[in-house]
Amino acid sequence: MEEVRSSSAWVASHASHVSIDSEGLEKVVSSVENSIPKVEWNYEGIHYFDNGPLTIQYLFVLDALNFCFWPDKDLNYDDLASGLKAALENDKSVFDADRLQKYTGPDLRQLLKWPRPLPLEDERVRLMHEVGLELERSFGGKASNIVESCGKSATKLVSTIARHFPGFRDHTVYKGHQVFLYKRAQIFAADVWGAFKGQGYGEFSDVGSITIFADYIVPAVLQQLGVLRYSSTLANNIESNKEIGSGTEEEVELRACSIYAVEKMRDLIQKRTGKQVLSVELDLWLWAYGISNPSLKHHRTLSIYY
Ligand SMILES: Nc1nc2c(c(CN[C@H]3C=C[C@H](O)[C@@H]3O)cn2[C@@H]2O[C@H](COP(=O)(O)O)[C@@H](O)[C@H]2O)c(=O)[nH]1
Repeated sequence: MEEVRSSSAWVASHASHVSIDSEGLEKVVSSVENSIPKVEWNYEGIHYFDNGPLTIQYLFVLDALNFCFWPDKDLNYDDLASGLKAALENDKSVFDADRLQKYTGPDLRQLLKWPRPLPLEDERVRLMHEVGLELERSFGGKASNIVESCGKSATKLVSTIARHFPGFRDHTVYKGHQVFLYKRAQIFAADVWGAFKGQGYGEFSDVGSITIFADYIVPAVLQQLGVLRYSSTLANNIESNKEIGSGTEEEVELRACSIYAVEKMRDLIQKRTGKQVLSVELDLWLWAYGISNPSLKHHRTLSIYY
């Protein structure tokens, strides 16, 4: 994802509220360069997997809805992944393209066995409809056909998804420049790769081109590790749970600087050890670390992208 990498680098070099601490970054790299903590995809055991196309349908619906859990303090990504898994195990047609177009908010709640309205529930429902409609219109109803049409290229998969599904078009304008972040589209490619262990549907010749997935957990981890530094105003706003508007300089910098910082970490590891590390692997390590520290304060932005 060259456009993600280069536009994030542009933001990092023009940032006003977030900076990358090279010494902090070097320290973190020194502590992990000889053995990057390996985190297995689905280490939590919460995802559906049957080694076939239904797994891809599940992952696509999952990543269409993989955003904004924090406004409900009890809701986590796990609830979504395991709720959708249970729904699919109970009824194999639950994510058929025609059915996706008909769900209502209460239906989705019932699917997930969630007792109250979900955060941004109307947006989640709208995105399910969008996915169902476009899958039916262009891909014979099956997300596996999107993957098959991409000739084992993760880059092509991300751009195909962004082209067909407006809800995955995670880009913005920062200081007059278009910035591409593509969190959910890239995480879908990484989920397919992880679930199928790089084989079959999960075989991508260019998995190294995917960047990290700029959500609200990874920036908080990078800041705690001393890789990112925030201006005092931004630090106070995050500390006091003040909402940070989507598309504000602060929000774009938090996400783009995280992507850029991990790319720098990856370059440094390669330079020092000669080893090629994938951003996907670094992401899973950082994310799992963040999730295991519930006291970690993260930025709060209402967004359908992450
Ligand atoms: N960077 C990054 N962000 C990720 C994930 C995942 C899950 N990936 C699965 C794939 C394989 C593993 O086994 C994981 O289970 C979710 N998120 C984001 O986190 C936030 C949820 O936080 P909380 O509210 O505490 O549940 C929310 O923005 C969500 O979109 C990831 O991998 N990387």
